[in-house]
Amino acid sequence: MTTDAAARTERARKIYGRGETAVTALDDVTVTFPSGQFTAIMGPSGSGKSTLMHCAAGLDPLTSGRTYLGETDLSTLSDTALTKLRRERVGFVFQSFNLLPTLTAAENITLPLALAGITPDQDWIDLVTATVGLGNRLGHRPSELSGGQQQRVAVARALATRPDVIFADEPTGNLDSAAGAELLGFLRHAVDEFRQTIVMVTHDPIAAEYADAVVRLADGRVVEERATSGLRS
Ligand SMILES: Nc1ncnc2c1ncn2[C@@H]1O[C@H](COP(=O)(O)OP(=O)(O)OP(=O)(O)O)[C@@H](O)[C@H]1O
Repeated sequence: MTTDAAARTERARKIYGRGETAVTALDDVTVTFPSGQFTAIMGPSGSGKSTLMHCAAGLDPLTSGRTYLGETDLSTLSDTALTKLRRERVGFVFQSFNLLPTLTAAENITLPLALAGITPDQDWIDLVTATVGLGNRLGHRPSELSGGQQQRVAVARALATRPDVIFADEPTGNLDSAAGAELLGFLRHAVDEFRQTIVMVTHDPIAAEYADAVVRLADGRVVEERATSGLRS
């Protein structure tokens, strides 16, 4: 396992608003997300988890400090370059699945490649699709799939471009515990078998046990960083 940083922040500060209503969502956060590892970000509501994820993924700029994807300092990039970087080098999984309703599961999986103008590596697409176990559901639209199946499509979609990092925001938040455990098993598998780097925001201590490390935030600061068991199902 390499320990290069797939992504990292340096003294990251994020302030929303100004004056008396200003909120410091990130307060001097320096954290590393090692390559090929599964990191969980935990902490109470309002502690800055989503803000950290959004800033590290290049969705939202910092007020001060730096955030890097590999060697790329995101603060130096234009909006166009950031969009390109997100399409080519970052994968996303959201709590609410965010699949396109008019596309089939298979079309949703290859959409990021189409958007990035990348020719699909069919062997890779077949492998990630087989891994998430959708079988004959691939020709179905999201409304014809269970929540667990939809989120598995979202994971396959995130893996399609072989991104440097997948950021997952409460990916099991809308799933029952069985579907949630299955999904976490897939994320774990992607790290173990494909050396995928994953950063997952979660409230759930059981979900965090699937990760290799936990970064805990409180009031916009890192209050704990610890290794976990990396639970394998
Ligand atoms: N767009 C925004 N404008 C103003 N304040 C914001 C904005 N986004 C977040 N905040 C504030 O920043 C702080 C951190 O929010 P954030 O969403 O990052 O926390 P979180 O730990 O992800 O919370 P939750 O677990 O409830 O999703 C909170 O006080 C929140 O109210």
